[in-house]
Amino acid sequence: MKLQLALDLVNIPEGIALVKEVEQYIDIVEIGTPIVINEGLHAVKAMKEAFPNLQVLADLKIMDAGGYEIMKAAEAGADLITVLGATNDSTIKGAVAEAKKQNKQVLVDMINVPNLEQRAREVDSLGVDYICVHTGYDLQAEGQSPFEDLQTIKAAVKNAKTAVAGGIKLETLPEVIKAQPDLVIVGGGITGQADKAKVAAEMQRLVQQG
Ligand SMILES: O=C([C@H](O)CO)[C@H](O)[C@H](O)COP(=O)(O)O
Repeated sequence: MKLQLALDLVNIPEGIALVKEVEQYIDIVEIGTPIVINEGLHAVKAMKEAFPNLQVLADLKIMDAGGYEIMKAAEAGADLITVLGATNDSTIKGAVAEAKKQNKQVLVDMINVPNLEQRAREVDSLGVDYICVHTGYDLQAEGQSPFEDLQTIKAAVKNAKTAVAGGIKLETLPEVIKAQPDLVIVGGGITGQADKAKVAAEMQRLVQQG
C-alpha cells in the first residue's frame, strides 16, 4: 500500500517547501487540479526536478483528448496522470495507449460516477493502472466520504489497483486501510496540520503496516 500527498491549495514554491517536510514519508506527490489551473504543467516539471526520487502525479482529470493530454503531462515529467471515469471509453483507451507508449500510468478518478460498480468493471477492462474512488471538496462539505465506495470497487475491480481520496485524516485512516486499497491519497489531512512531518510519519507507519 502506497501513500500519496495531494497538493492543492499552494503555489509551486509553497508546494516544494511542503514536500521537503514530508518527503521521506510519502511515495507519490500529486500536483492537484487547482495548481495545474493556476500554474500549468510547469508545476509538474518543477516538482519532478526538485524531487527526482518521488513519483509525481498530475491531477489533470482528463475528460477528452486523452492521448494528447497524457503526452503533454508525460513531457512535463509526470509519472501518473488522472483521467475521469465519467468520460467515454475512447478517451480512456487513448489515454492508456499513450501512457503505455511513454511508460507512464493512468489513474482513473471515479468522482461523481453514479453507476459506480458497473462503470468500475467497464473501466477495469480498459487496461488502466488505478481506479480511484473520490469524494471531492464540495461533497465532503456536505458530509460525504469515499469509504463505502471503496468497498464497492474492491469487490468489482479485478485487474487495476485501487485507490481512495477525499478528506482522509489520521483518525479515519485505519478504517480506510481495513478495505486494503493499493493507494491512499491524502491532501488536507497532512497539509492542514501544524506538524505535517509527524502526521505523515504516522500515516506512513499505518499504511506500511497495512
Ligand atoms: O483531487 C482533489 C480535489 O478534487 C481537488 O482537486 C484532492 O486532491 C483530493 O480530494 C485529496 O485532497 P483531500 O480531500 O484534502 O484529502
